[in-house]
Amino acid sequence: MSRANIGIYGLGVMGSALALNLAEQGFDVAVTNREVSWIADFVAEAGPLAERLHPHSELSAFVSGLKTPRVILFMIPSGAPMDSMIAAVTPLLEAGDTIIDGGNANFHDTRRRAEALGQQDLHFVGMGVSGGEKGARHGPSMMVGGTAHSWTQLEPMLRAIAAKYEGVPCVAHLGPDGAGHFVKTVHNGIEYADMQMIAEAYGLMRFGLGMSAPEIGAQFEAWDKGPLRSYLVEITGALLQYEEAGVPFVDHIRDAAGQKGTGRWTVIEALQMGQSASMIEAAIGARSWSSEKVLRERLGVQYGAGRGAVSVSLDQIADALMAGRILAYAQGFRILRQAAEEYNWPLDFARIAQIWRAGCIIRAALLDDIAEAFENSASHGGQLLEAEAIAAKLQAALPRLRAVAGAALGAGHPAPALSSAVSFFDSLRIGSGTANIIQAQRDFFGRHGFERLDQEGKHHGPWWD
Ligand SMILES: NC(=O)C1=CN([C@@H]2O[C@H](COP(=O)(O)OP(=O)(O)OC[C@H]3O[C@@H](n4cnc5c(N)ncnc54)[C@H](OP(=O)(O)O)[C@@H]3O)[C@@H](O)[C@H]2O)C=CC1
Ligand SMILES: O=C(CO)[C@H](O)[C@H](O)COP(=O)(O)O
Repeated sequence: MSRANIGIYGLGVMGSALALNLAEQGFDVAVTNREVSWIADFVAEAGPLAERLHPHSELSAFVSGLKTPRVILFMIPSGAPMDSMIAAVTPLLEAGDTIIDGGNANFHDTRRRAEALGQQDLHFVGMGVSGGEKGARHGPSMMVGGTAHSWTQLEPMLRAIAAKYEGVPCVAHLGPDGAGHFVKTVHNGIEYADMQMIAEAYGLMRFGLGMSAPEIGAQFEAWDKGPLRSYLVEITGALLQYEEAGVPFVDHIRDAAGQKGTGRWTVIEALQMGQSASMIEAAIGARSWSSEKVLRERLGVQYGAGRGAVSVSLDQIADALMAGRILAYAQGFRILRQAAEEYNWPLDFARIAQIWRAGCIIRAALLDDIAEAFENSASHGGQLLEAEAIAAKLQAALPRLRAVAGAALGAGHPAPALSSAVSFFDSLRIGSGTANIIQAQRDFFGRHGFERLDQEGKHHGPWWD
């Protein structure tokens, strides 16, 4: 039997879809899973693709069924399961082999694993995969961090299975060790912010303008044909139009959002690097508060849960979403920029925007402009908000973001992401702000000192004379 090009361990939602995608592209794929009893069913259900799938129930046979140097993709929960699988598989590998973690791993773990395996002449790739099950099956966006050696082996397979944007595969080698997982983490952070803003817009339309769920769905569907075109707007348009027993299906879903950690990591890393991802934090906070449903219900009785009518137009809401989206991307790319410096990663922001244009959850028409802005970054030094075309779009939409966020706050509609977008922008656009007061306070109570505008060096206030 010929040996397989790649092995996939973990035939859950993502692993099985990627295995089928690889098989469809003509690669031989060795497959195995922790629970082995259903591997045979997976292969049997693969139809004509089954001939390219090579099932194994023993880890050692799975490993020896691979061409060398070996490439093994793990699609399992990150954290402890990944560490124990590395421990189990490493003794079976040889110098030059590559282990890939395709899960949503914390990039610190990826750096640690890459370092440890590197000492044994093994290669560890952290690969962010976006697009959910459908993406994995028919074309995901993939963000790869690892050695050049691993990339040489992986590139032909990943280019073949990736989503294509105008014929160009949405996959890139972004840097060493944790670079790919970091970029995926920030991708998810932007995803959180975009989802939250969409939910806030929905809330305003439903409870502030009195529109029905299907009407709002139709509105999102219409917006998906214009500048707001994106996967998240598209699916929101679709899901709002489902009904069950004459009731919008969304009304059957408990309004308590889950989260698995990537959004939170984005914010933690931003803070660690002295940055802030306020819109992403707002989205995480909104999900966390949403999970306190019982408390919310009690407070609703105590304080009232009324949300007033708002007098904003649908066009204003659309522009507010556009401005908010630009600002969420700006925050995401600022974190990437900081991380590139901090970890000495050669992150190519234009390339990142390009590979997010198809296959991934945050794919959006706006990414064309963002990619172009970074391609011509000489004029703005990598600050998205300074790019002319982006600035023009933002300036056009901003008054409406202010109007919508203001109307939401005034009428009691929660809008943490939209309102933090306004504050983020205003904080950055004001050359002379109010941090002099903070500095004076710090010096007053703690003799921390401050810089003066008119003199060099560190100074203290007259309150210490
Ligand atoms: N679903 C999505 O949209 C996306 C998921 N991801 C990431 O991909 C990875 C896989 O996710 P997904 O396919 O959705 O998950 P599933 O729950 O569908 O599958 C999980 C897989 O991991 C295996 N597994 C679980 N625990 C262990 C363990 N301790 N040791 C070995 N194998 C284990 C399971 O084996 P068994 O069958 O025996 O339980 C199964 O094969 C995760 O890291 C996730 O964050 C990334 C992008 C999108
Ligand atoms: O990576 C993904 C999409 O890009 C996964 O779907 C992930 O689970 C989304 O994060 P969360 O579950 O926290 O909403």
